[in-house]
Amino acid sequence: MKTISQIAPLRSALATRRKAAKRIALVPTMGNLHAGHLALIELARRHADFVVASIFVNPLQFGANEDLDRYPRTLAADEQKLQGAGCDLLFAPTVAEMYPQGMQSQTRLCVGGVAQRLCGAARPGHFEGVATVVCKLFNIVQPDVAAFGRKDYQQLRVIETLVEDLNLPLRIISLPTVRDLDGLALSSRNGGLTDEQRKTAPVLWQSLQQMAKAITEDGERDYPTLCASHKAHLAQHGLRVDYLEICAADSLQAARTDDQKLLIAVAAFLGNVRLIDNIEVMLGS
Ligand SMILES: Nc1ncnc2c1ncn2[C@@H]1O[C@H](COP(=O)(O)OP(=O)(O)OP(=O)(O)O)[C@@H](O)[C@H]1O
Ligand SMILES: CC(C)(CO)[C@@H](O)C(=O)[O-]
Ligand code: BAL
Repeated sequence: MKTISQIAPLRSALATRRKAAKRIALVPTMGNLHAGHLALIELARRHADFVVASIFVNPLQFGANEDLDRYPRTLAADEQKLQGAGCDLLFAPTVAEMYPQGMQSQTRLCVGGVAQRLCGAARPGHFEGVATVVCKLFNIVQPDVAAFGRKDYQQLRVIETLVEDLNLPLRIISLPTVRDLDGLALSSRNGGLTDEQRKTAPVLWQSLQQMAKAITEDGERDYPTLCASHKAHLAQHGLRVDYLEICAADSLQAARTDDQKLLIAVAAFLGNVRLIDNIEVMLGS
């Protein structure tokens, strides 16, 4: 597997593949790869002949007091893992290559609706940064298909919306959340947890499962009260909850009691590590 850090040689390498009528898949990441990322590479392989991964810690999607500086950067180990997973090419640009005009004077993409609540409200500017960099990556790589994880469910909806609204000629595919044995969603940020915090963290997934069960099996429809009681439960375990909400899974607006396709989404801090997770709930037949 080759690593390319500049846009011009990447475009030439991909033009050759495209001439040979190869279907190209893109798997965008921020690196520090784990089994969730590698499962995305495998998914991409099933939908394309040539798989490109990208590793870029995008400053535009981080807020001023967030973890941009301490975000783990492990390029050599990531290259080994990608090679082992059958990735064909890695694009790992510098910030200067992606933003030659600097961070202030860039065109930004603003996605409405699905980007407004949850992480959009908790991290102002975050999805503008995600949408902008993902659109740039799509324009640079011009993939036929791009793969994203459902752990970042709202991000997936933002990207699906952007592709539809801007008529981008590619298909978005997605992967269910890959979890550790105790249920914790794999995430690069898990590495920042202390041993004690790591033992506590699965309570997030346990709460989500209990809430889903209350809705599907016990017929609970008082969503605000259900959220409030689980927020209190998480707080008792020392988590600082950013949000815990039940939404309509497509629009990501607050769920009404007659909505059939729901998403329960949570973001919470354990120490200075912010974890997110979600569960999809289908009601009716
Ligand atoms: N556990 C997981 N299961 C499935 N997909 C995942 C998982 N973790 C990350 N992904 C997906 O991998 C892609 C790249 O994500 P990213 O590099 O930010 O990894 P991450 O582990 O989510 O890190 P972070 O701690 O920043 O959330 C995204 O599409 C994301 O949804
Ligand atoms: C999609 C992405 C690579 C854009 O920077 C990032 O938000 C991520 O890793 O989920
Ligand atoms: N995986 C989501 C990217 C972020 O938290 O910035």
